[in-house]
Amino acid sequence: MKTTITEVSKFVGEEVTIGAWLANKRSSGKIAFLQLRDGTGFIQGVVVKSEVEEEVFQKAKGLTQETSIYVTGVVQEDTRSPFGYELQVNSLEVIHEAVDYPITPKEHGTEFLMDHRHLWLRSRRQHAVMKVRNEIIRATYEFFNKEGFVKVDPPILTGSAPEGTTELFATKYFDEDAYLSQSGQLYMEAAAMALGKVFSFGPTFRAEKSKTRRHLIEFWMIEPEMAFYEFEDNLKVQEEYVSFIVQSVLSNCKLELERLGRDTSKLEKIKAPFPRISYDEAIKFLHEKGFNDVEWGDDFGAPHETAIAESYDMPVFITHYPTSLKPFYMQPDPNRDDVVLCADLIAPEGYGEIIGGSERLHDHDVLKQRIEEHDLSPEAYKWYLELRKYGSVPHSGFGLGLERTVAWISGVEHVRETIPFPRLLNRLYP
Ligand SMILES: NC(=O)C[C@H]([NH3+])C(=O)NS(=O)(=O)OC[C@H]1O[C@@H](n2cnc3c(N)ncnc32)[C@H](O)[C@@H]1O
Ligand SMILES: [Mg+2]
Repeated sequence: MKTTITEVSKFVGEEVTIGAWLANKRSSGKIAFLQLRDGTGFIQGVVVKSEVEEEVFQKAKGLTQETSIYVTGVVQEDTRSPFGYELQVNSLEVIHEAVDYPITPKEHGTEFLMDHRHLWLRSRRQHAVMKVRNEIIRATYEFFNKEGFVKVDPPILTGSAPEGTTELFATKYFDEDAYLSQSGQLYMEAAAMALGKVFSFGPTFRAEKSKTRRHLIEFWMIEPEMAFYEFEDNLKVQEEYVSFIVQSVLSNCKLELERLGRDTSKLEKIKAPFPRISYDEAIKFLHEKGFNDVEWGDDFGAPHETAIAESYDMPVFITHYPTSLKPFYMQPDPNRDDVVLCADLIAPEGYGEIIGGSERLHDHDVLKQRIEEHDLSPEAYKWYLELRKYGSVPHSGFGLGLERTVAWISGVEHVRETIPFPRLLNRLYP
């Protein structure tokens, strides 16, 4: 019976065959322990010299790391392993021998591992992070389908720069200039006027010369947009969504979170509603904490966000930033024109901003004025302005950065471990 590692629980006491790779091995004169992986999971194969043909035992002892094999054996329960099962091996067939696999079981430097990302992905830790990423994506679709949102796919090749013109990846579109999408937001606003509640999930690109544990050049973003939703409605969707994905990972990725050594008690308390602090209150808080390097009108750096988040064991919204700090499309506070109806969601444990969102400007003339103030091309934004000419409505939305969210929930330090092939400053390989 051919099966996979995650399916063995159905075959306890039966003989099965699994296609696998040898992740690691230890052996003595009488027994060999094979750490096997097949992409679905990891299992120990035990080869007892006295119970197999001599040729099988010698073959097992001679296996090299990452050699691919078909291994046949009887599934047994194993309470000592977190997985709960092991394979009493009866025979094995080598498919392809791996010679001098570079990522040996010892410690390796980050640059070495990054240069071998196409192989590093095979390790238990990277496997666990990718499974958490997958669960967040799965739960995202579950949440937004459950809430009546429609999946809409904005273009990657665009003529606009919603997040400003300093971090654009320019490309040629035949004889026109185009940019890789920084954010699908503007198109999602058009989609929301057609479909009400929409969400996108796709890659976005920022030519940002930031070399930090939170910044990627190419990252994936979930961008919901909702017609008739105002500022507070928007925050409610965000806190419900983030709570949902955290609880989904806790329920469906227990083994992976254990492999990552994640303290899940910090995740169990993540439930809506989340605390809110205004930018004004945040500035006052930081001054009281002795941060004299930030004044009203300044943006917050990672240390500021971390200091603010440390007062909470939940994600915290920082709201009503100064208009001067934020992109052209944000709705001003009706009571103050020097701040806008926006919020950044800051994750606990120093993971920083995972969401940026706002209510959008829905007055045509004010938006037109903002586009001019930001020196943006009226032609490139003509279509975006037209959304305010024909039945404009209050509307809001946000962008959740997938990799930063995966880093926070899985507890890994750097976003480079949260995307299969990270694009960083000075890294386009592999
Ligand atoms: N539809 C919207 O309203 C989204 C809005 N146009 C937008 O792009 N906001 S954002 O620039 O704060 O980016 C949103 C999130 O996207 C993530 N982000 C933003 N930039 C990065 C980089 N460079 N690397 C990794 N992750 C990044 C981070 O979690 C941010 O909070
Ligand atoms: Mg932001």
